[in-house]
Parts: sequence; C-alpha cells; structure tokens
Amino acid sequence: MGVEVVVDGLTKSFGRQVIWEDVSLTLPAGEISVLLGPSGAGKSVFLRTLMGLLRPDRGHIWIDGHDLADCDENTFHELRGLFGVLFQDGGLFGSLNLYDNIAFPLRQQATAAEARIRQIVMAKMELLGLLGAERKLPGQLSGGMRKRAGLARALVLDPEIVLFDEPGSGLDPVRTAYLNQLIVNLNAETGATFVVVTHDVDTARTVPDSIGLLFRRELVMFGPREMLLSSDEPVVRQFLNAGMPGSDPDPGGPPPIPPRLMPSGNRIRHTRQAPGDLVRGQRRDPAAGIVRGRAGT
Ligand SMILES: Nc1ncnc2c1ncn2[C@@H]1O[C@H](COP(=O)(O)OP(=O)(O)OP(=O)(O)O)[C@@H](O)[C@H]1O
Repeated sequence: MGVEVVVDGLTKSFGRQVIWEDVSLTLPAGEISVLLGPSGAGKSVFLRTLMGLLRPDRGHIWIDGHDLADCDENTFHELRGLFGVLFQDGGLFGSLNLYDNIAFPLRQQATAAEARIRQIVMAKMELLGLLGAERKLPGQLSGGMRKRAGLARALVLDPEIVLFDEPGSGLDPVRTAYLNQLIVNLNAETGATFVVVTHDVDTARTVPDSIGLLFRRELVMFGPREMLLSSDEPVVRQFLNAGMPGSDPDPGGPPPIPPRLMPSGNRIRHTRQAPGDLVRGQRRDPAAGIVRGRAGT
C-alpha cells in the first residue's frame, strides 16, 4: 500500500516571483489525487518540490514521520527512493532502446543480477502493453508508447508514490482516455499513492479520488472529487464545471458529476469512499451514472 503525504504550509518562489503560497493538503495513501490548474499555475513546480528536486522557501512535506523539506541526507535519499515519476515527455534517454531505458534504474542500483533485471523489465513491459518493442529507440515510438515506456521506467523500482506530470500532454483525446484508464488500472494493481498534475478537465473529473485546484498562487480547494465537482465556490465551478476561469458559472448549477473511471478486468481499488456517498451525504441528488459500483469494486 502507498504512503500518505502531508504537505503543510508549502511556499515556493523563484527570486521575487511567488509561484504558490501556504499550500497544505494530505495526499491519501494508495489513492489518486489530481492537481488541476491553468498553464503556469505552478503544477510542475509543485511536483518537483514534492519529490525533493526543488527546495521550498517554507513549509513541510511529511512522509512516514519525516520531513522531506528538512531532513538529513540519508533520510532524504530514502524518501526520494519512494518516488517514481512520469515526466511530461516520458523522460527517456534517446540513445537507449526501450529495454535499456526501463532497466536503467535497476542497473543504477546495482543490486540485481541481469537475469532478475530481465524478469522485472519484461513484467513491467507486459503490464504497460509494450512487449515486442524492446529494441526500439524512443524516437521510433508514438507519443502514447513513449509515455507508457516512461511509466514502465517510473514503476520499475516499485515506488510507493507515483507522480504524473501532464500525462495527456501531446496525446490526442483517444490516447489520453486510454492512458487515464491505464492510470486507474495501475493504481489498483500497485496500491501506490498517485499524484497527477494536469490542465485537462476531463481527466480531473473522472480519474481521481481527490482533486486540488491551483489558481493564482494558491491552492483554492483540495478534497474528494465529488466535493469539488458539486462545489458552489465560484472559482472551482468556473474551472472544473464550466472549463473557463473568468466565464460566468452555469446559472443552472454545476453539470452532472460523471462516473469515476473504474479499473478494468478483475482489478479492485480500495478507496475510502464509494462513488456517490459524498453527494448523497450532502443531500444532493447524485448525477445519473455516478453510483456505479461500490468502493473496492
Ligand atoms: N527553475 C525555474 N526557475 C525559475 N522559474 C521557474 C523555474 N521552473 C518554473 N518556473 C516558473 O514557475 C512558473 C510555473 O511553472 P510550471 O511549469 O510549474 O507551471 P505549470 O502549471 O506546470 O504549467 P504547464 O501546465 O504549462 O506545464 C512559471 O512562471 C515558470 O516560468
């Protein structure tokens, strides 16, 4: 099972440019959280700060009782080892074939023999639908395959926390939908804590358990998907439900909440809340289709 990450009062600036201030949220263990925001809101900076690639000006990132933003070097390396990341472009080495790209983190660790490395790499390639493409170079792959290869490499060390930076960027809607389903399936398969940053509203509405909205240097709201999708907060409504910040909110109220994507096959996701529970608890009518399946089904 993945680990919980507690972000407390995080602030990041570059010189005099404040990117975001006083961000606090809890990423639930084993669940999918999506951070949504317009281009330039600082989503990628947030991911890079979360995994220790950038140092925050203030605040804490608590994981397993340690503060990633303020700990000794050994603890820092141990905490960094909990993360796997899918970079926007897949982050593959252009001169290495797919097999060697995916094997790279294992070889860097230098703890596993080649036979074991082969077993692990082939298992991840199978999981991501990449078997047969072992000898291809990244430049010979479609955008979708490059993303999946980047994901196989991100998963090769069985991380507890997986970060996705704009997984749909550069993909057409069909490939984005395929990748979204894959994310949900992989979350069920690995049980790791997933954090997805995106400006794709469809992804934010259907993939996560929780949604956060970064807008104008602050985290406007973070909470269960259904809470944000039924929120009356104008910025949240404008962004998540009408799609255009600054446009008039829909006078008829938020549009229906779409069903959450469920894992395909026999995979099971264990989440804290069944679809529809939250809006029912608020005495709102769940939208048609929302109450499909129970938590863990
Ligand atoms: N290393 C850096 N040094 C200085 N400024 C930076 C650095 N990295 C990012 N920024 C600035 O931080 C701001 C937020 O960038 P970021 O890439 O996090 O946005 P984003 O929300 O991920 O946007 P997009 O959706 O377009 O990827 C931008 O103004 C960017 O120029």
